[in-house]
Amino acid sequence: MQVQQKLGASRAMKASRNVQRVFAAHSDIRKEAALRVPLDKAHTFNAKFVPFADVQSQKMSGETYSLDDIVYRSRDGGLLDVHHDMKALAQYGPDYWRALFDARVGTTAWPFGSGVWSKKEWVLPGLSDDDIVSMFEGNSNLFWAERFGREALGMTDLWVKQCGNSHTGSFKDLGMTVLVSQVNRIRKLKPGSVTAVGCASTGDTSAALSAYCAAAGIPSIVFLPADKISLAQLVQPIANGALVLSIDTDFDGCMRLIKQVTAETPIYLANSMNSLRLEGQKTAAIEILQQFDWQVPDWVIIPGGNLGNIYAFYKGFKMCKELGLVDKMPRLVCAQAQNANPLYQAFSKAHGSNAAIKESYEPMKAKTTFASAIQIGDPVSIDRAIMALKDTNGIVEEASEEELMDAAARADRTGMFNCPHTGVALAALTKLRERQVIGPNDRTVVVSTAHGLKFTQSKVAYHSKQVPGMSCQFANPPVQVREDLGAVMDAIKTKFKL
Ligand SMILES: Cc1ncc(COP(=O)(O)O)c(C=O)c1O
Ligand SMILES: N[C@@H](CCOP(=O)(O)O)C(=O)O
Repeated sequence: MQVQQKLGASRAMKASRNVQRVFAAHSDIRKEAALRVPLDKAHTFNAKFVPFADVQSQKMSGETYSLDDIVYRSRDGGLLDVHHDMKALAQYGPDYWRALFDARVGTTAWPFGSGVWSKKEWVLPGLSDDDIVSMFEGNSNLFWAERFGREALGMTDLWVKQCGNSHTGSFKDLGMTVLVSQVNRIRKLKPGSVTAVGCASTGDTSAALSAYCAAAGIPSIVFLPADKISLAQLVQPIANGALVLSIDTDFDGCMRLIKQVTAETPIYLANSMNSLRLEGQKTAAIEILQQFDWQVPDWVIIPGGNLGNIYAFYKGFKMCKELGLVDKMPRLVCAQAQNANPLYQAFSKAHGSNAAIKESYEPMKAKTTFASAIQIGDPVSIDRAIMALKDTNGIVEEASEEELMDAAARADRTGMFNCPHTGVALAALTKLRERQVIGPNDRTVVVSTAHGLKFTQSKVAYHSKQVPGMSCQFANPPVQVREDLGAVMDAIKTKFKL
């Protein structure tokens, strides 16, 4: 007990010293770096685009682009990545970064009150605070799924990262604040270079893009697969004043079109193929570590569609490890809907050999799923996802329509009100628990990617037992009663066996 008190006191003193240093440095962290390191050796924080292939091979080819350039692909057609000067960031020790990030949580100081911009030096260090377009996104709660964990899965340490509790109702806000802020800067630096910002979307990217563009006064265009997104998603870009094109195709068709349009016009691409988005999304991983007092969970389960987000989480965890804030990585699980499972199929065919996943991968025609935001058959970030899985000893799991709807409904009964994509992740977790891959006391985080209120149509169908071929075992249909005390009492007595 005494040892614990001493440890606690010394930790508190250290934290308070760090926080004082943090606030002293708040005004200009670069100047402080120059004071600590001889000027000829000092690195300044900076980030640039490099080919993703360079990151994969850990060999820098020298091909780089400024973040002010309008470029989405490397010379050989591969993906790009935002590369940070890690030496510059490492001039500060882990204690410094932990204390800085902790000190900024919940402040109103612009822009650090945002969960994304509270990590600005690790996101877009060169951006002026005046160019930032933020709704103070991030800082989402980590929900202790105590009852669901205990009753449904026999688990003691299950958490849900509520990324859907956000301005537009999904994790996309985290990436969009970064992308739209950078566009804001480019439009000032190079007038006429970006007329509008566009995306293909299954409903969440379009909601976030249109909201951030509306806040900044930048025109936006969204390509949506006709009749494949929820009403709550569709109404957002309409209300935000975007040009909404409802196209008679699926998401993959919309993605092909937006790539062509953005290659030929001054319309800037806002999908996660543009690696700027992932810089914002990675902060959710850093936040999880922060919320666990910089302890690393054993597992993090992420619903996967276009597969940018699993790489973003990987990147956030990896940066924390490389800069010494934590000493290990969690194992990542990508959860896909069975009807849109190209990564799962490749992973299964590879029989546990990470090296063979890419060779086994084939794009597919995604079928309709209640997890409509991940109805994607040809994910842009397949290579990024494979790297994240390989480097974390990761797993891919799938969920059928019945499994995902049942998992979501069962979790709702414990107060979650989650979306079908979170249902996919919960169903994947259920299977991994049944197979004892995840242990009863493993600290596990399920990433909830959207707000349940965006998906009321499918919830209503489930609870009304109107889903053909599904038993809807957790349905709770409303009971119709006459305006009559006897009828009301009968309904209550039946329910509670009075
Ligand atoms: C609600 C929701 N969950 C999960 C995903 C999957 O994210 P990613 O495309 O980055 O794999 C998306 C978008 O694709 C989404 O909108
Ligand atoms: N679920 C996404 C699909 C597009 O993903 P992105 O991350 O590449 O923009 C959506 O909501 O549109």
